[in-house]
Amino acid sequence: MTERKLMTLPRLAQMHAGGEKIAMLTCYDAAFASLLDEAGVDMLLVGDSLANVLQGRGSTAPVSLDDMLYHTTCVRRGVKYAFVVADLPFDSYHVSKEEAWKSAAALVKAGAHMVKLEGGGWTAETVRFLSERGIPVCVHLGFTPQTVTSLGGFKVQGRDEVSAARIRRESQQAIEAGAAMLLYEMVPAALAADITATSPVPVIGIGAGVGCSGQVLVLHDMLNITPGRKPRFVKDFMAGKDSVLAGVKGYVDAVRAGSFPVDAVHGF
Ligand SMILES: Nc1nc(=O)c2c([nH]1)NC[C@@H]1CN(c3ccc(C(=O)N[C@@H](CCC(=O)O)C(=O)O)cc3)CN21
Ligand SMILES: CC(C)C(=O)C(=O)O
Ligand SMILES: [Mg+2]
Repeated sequence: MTERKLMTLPRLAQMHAGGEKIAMLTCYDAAFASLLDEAGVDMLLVGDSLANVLQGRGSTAPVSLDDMLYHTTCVRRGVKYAFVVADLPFDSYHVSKEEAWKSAAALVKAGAHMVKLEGGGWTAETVRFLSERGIPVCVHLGFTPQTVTSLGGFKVQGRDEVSAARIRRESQQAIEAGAAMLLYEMVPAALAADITATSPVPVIGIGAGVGCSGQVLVLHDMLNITPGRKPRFVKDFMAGKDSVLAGVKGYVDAVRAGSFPVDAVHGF
């Protein structure tokens, strides 16, 4: 048994290049951070989905930078090995690249190893500004929950040729600007697999098929404690398990084995 080391960007890039799947889950506090770390989750996302699962809201837009800082601090205290990514919330990176730097640097000071922002095209300049100054950035493309209203609802992105070409173009722009990671939400599996195959950086998917470099789910969804109807890409990993640790380990094993997601069941 080799000693487990702190997860790093080069290691994540190596996993992507070697076809070793990356397991990621959202996390918002120290107790779960420690449990997910023990279960072998490679990356924890302090997601602005805390709006939905912690705050009982219907949208991620009202989440504040202070909310994100508080939860990032809590998560980082519970982590020994995992790579911590924090979402830049709505209205914390839009007005200028300088504003984005201030928000991102605050998240780094709170313990984030990387920040994630939503959208392509206009964000490239911001991605370059942060990356060149030493903050690793993940670019979230496809369905972007912060701008659900502009997208006309909770919809798959990249279905038609024009929309697919846009995702390809915006991925390329993000990579050229220095993005260290991409995340696709609700993108057709074939499109995500095709881009991932030639991407120089890892591509994490949620509702984007098994062909991505890795997977992420909202923790409360995979533990089946989110009330109401769940998105198609969710699977209940507590089914048949008698502990949270066993459920999370089941997720890690399934992602690593490529047995989750099943495109015909969880994909678009
Ligand atoms: N609990 C939770 N889970 C999430 O995955 C999640 C959040 N919250 N909050 C932020 C965003 C919002 N997300 C969502 C929310 C709803 C759908 C949804 O209703 N999807 C439907 C329709 C898709 C379609 O066919 O166009 C689905 O069946 O998946 C998808 C993603 C993903 N993120
Ligand atoms: C759904 C994932 C990718 C996310 O951004 C979040 O949890 O906030
Ligand atoms: Mg988010």
